[in-house]
Amino acid sequence: MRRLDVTRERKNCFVPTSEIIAVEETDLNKKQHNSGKWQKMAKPHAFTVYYVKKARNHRWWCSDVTFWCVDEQLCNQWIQALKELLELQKARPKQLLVYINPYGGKRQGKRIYEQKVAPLFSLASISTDVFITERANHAKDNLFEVNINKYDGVVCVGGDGMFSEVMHGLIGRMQKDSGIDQNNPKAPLVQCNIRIGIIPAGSTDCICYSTVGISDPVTSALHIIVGDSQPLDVSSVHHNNTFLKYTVSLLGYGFYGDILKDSEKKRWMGPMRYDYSGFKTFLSHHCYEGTISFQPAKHTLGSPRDKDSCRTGCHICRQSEQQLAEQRKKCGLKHEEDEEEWKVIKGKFLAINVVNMSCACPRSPKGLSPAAHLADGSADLILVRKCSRFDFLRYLVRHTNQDDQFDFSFVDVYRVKSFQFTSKLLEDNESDVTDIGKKHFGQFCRDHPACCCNIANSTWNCDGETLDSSAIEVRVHCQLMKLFARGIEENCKEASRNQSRVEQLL
Ligand SMILES: CCCCCCCCCCCCC/C=C/[C@@H](O)[C@H](COP(=O)(O)O)NC(=O)CCCCCCCCCCCCCCC
Ligand SMILES: Nc1ncnc2c1ncn2[C@@H]1O[C@H](COP(=O)(O)OP(=O)(O)O)[C@@H](O)[C@H]1O
Ligand SMILES: [Ca+2]
Repeated sequence: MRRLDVTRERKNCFVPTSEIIAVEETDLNKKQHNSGKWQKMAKPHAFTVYYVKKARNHRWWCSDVTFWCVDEQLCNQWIQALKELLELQKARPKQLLVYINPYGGKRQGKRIYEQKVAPLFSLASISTDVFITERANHAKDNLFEVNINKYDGVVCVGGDGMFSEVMHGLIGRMQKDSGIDQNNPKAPLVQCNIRIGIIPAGSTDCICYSTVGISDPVTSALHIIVGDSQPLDVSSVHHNNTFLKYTVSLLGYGFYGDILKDSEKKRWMGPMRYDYSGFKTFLSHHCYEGTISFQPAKHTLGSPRDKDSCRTGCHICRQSEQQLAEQRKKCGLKHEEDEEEWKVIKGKFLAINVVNMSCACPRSPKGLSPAAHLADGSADLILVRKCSRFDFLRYLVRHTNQDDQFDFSFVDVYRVKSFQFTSKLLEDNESDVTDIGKKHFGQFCRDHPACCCNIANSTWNCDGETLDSSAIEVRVHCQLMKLFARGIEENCKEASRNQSRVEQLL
């Protein structure tokens, strides 16, 4: 950490209170005061302000500046005044419940938490109850038992799968406590006000990356400490009036479902398993036939082809928040009966992706749908129809560069508020065909009659967990939960440049 000797270098440091992490009396035995006039001073006093320093690419780190003073009383007054200012930051958590998955990603969760995160929480006077999981669903089950009201937030250390577990625990607990039946796909779910913080230690970490702009444990810990809040849409997935799962990032059938299914057998490979299974799945080039029905999201202003992405303070998400508040005033918790039209598409698909957020991650910095919004009450439905391997590769490569991945004749994208899918196999067996799917027939697959469609079903990849049901019903719940994040900040480079300029000028 850098020490800024303010007076000696005739520099001041400008730090907004909201970005101060802690203020502490400086231990002069540890700090050297061998500079300038402080050296001559018999008994100097000092206090240190720890604050958020914004670096490039949305990275935050903890910096500090020490203020030296001749007068002990004056020094204490400063410490007192600054601590009082920090007390006014009411959104900051004081007590957190932490779940660590020791086996996520490269199996570094415990080390990451102990070495990088715990010291920051302790510096910020945050008390924690830490729980290291011993099996899958341990955290979820535990969340149904703990005295949740004791905590200002829940932190999960792991990947998207671990986040999903904690989210299921919290949302499930909330519905149970309010007597809401999760099996009813039309049930209006109760919002979850306890924020979740994600310390990335998984394989993809897409939820963290898409909501913070980087997968970095220190940056995420600092967003938790300053008490950031980012609402998040959550989609519920049902089959035949049975609740299956919630999803916030990717719900994918075909390509991403097959990758996940194959990669589960290769967990020992760590995050590399996705590249291995990705390559294998790419070569197998399976497509799947089925019927998709969806209700377009007419309430939101944006479109998936927008050039602008969702950023901190996004006006489109704010507008959805206002609509949600008005709707609540009008109907209470009751859902507005929605008779809006359903669109139906039948075809053969290499991938069917429903994404609630951009799904940006280190592998694909702009994600599967770069203009998707975190909290607008809609999801983007991406349909990749049967095409050649070469075309599919061209499509995949565009996830890694600046070119438009929707600008292909075999790719369609829609912004939706609900969605249903039934595989051809299931339709043929005449079980569980969605009535809507039966009634309307919109577009048909444009591919050639000679077909190499896989006769078996694919699996759904639901935030990194497999779902075996090939007939599902999905509904977006606007801003059902909140994260300790603020979305991706605009002009991040500019912000950090300005901050250091201020430091130099004053
Ligand atoms: C030619 C290179 C193409 C690269 C294409 C990269 C697209 C990446 C999009 C990633 C979207 C991720 C959505 C998030 C999913 C996660 O929720 C979920 C769970 O995460 P967790 O393990 O942390 O718990 N992760 C996943 O399902 C993993 C998705 C796998 C993405 C890797 C895809 C690699 C594809 C490689 C194709 C290679 C073709 C090469 C041909 C010569
Ligand atoms: N102690 C544990 N042992 C085995 N599995 C666990 C444990 N704790 C959590 N899990 C499960 O591991 C899965 C993957 O975890 P995650 O942290 O997302 O890692 P990754 O990103 O590598 O997939 C999650 O579905 C979670 O339920
Ligand atoms: Ca959304």
